[in-house]
Amino acid sequence: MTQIRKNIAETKHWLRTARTLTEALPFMRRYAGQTFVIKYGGHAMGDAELSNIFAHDVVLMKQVGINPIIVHGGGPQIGRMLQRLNVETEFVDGLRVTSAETVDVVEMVLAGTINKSIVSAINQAGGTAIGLSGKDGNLVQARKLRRTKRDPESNIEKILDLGFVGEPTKVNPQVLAALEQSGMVPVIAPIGVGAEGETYNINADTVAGAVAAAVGAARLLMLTDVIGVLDKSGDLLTDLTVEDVAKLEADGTVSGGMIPKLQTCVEAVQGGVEASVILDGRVPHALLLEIFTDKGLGTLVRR
Ligand SMILES: Nc1ncnc2c1ncn2[C@@H]1O[C@H](COP(=O)(O)OP(=O)(O)O)[C@@H](O)[C@H]1O
Ligand SMILES: CC(=O)N[C@@H](CCC(=O)OP(=O)(O)O)C(=O)O
Repeated sequence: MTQIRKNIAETKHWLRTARTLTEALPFMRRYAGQTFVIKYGGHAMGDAELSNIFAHDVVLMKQVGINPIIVHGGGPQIGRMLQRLNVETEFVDGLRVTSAETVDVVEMVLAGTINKSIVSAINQAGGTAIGLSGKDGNLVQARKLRRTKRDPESNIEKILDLGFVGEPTKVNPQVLAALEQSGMVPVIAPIGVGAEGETYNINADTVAGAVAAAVGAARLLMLTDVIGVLDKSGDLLTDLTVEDVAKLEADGTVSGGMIPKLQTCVEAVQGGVEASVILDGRVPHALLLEIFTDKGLGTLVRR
């Protein structure tokens, strides 16, 4: 809590000082023409003021010549809708087991309400956003996720059936290139389309990583609800290599949702993305602070 208060205070100060533009200008020049994929989720998405600030920051990025692509989540919102509809939901290894009934609700919430509210916020902030799901223009082609788990008692590898949970097989960057050329900001819901046209529910971090690799993004920025990756004493780790990440996983420093998040970061940099960053979406203007300051904000992962 102390660290986030400190970060918020520093951001407010940074935005008010005369050195803001002097510090930001070299970064604006450096990143002009480059693509930044932003995974948008967590608290940053649920809070009206933070959502508004996020939309303005995206528009500013676009205005200075960066090409932002947004991939959004919405797990908590899906959960609330399923509850209203009295549909039970269960997670295995952080992934929602998705029945045929559930996938309809997932698509409705992600590609409907959430996607359109982000599009609307960016347009209100002065940009031109276009909402897409992975079905539009065959953007995210997918297949049923193949996952196995070793049963600790019998030591037998079991196939997990998570229903309509998908994994990306191919991302079609043409759609995104066309939007970039027209000055538009793509906002992508993490829904994939199967070979038979079936709908897949895909973890939003996974889609963001796949999109970042497919477009050769300069950065994959993952907004979340922690200040970044913490070491065993709870201090922020600002820079990590792929080897460092493997060590942190092996010695148990990272656990839970941070494991797949870091895996996505690693896969993105191994897939050609220059660097992935996990940063605190609760900090107003987290994007600007990360992109346009020497210090950055969260944890940067590089090859
Ligand atoms: N070493 C670590 N540093 C930071 N967070 C960690 C670490 N190990 C585990 N975590 C957990 O990972 C969570 C982030 O993953 P997740 O909740 O899946 O994020 P999101 O919902 O934004 O996708 C943190 O809230 C924290 O509880
Ligand atoms: C398969 C799977 O679990 N899909 C996620 C998709 C949304 C998501 O990833 O949202 P967050 O980024 O907010 O967690 C789900 O159904 O919740």
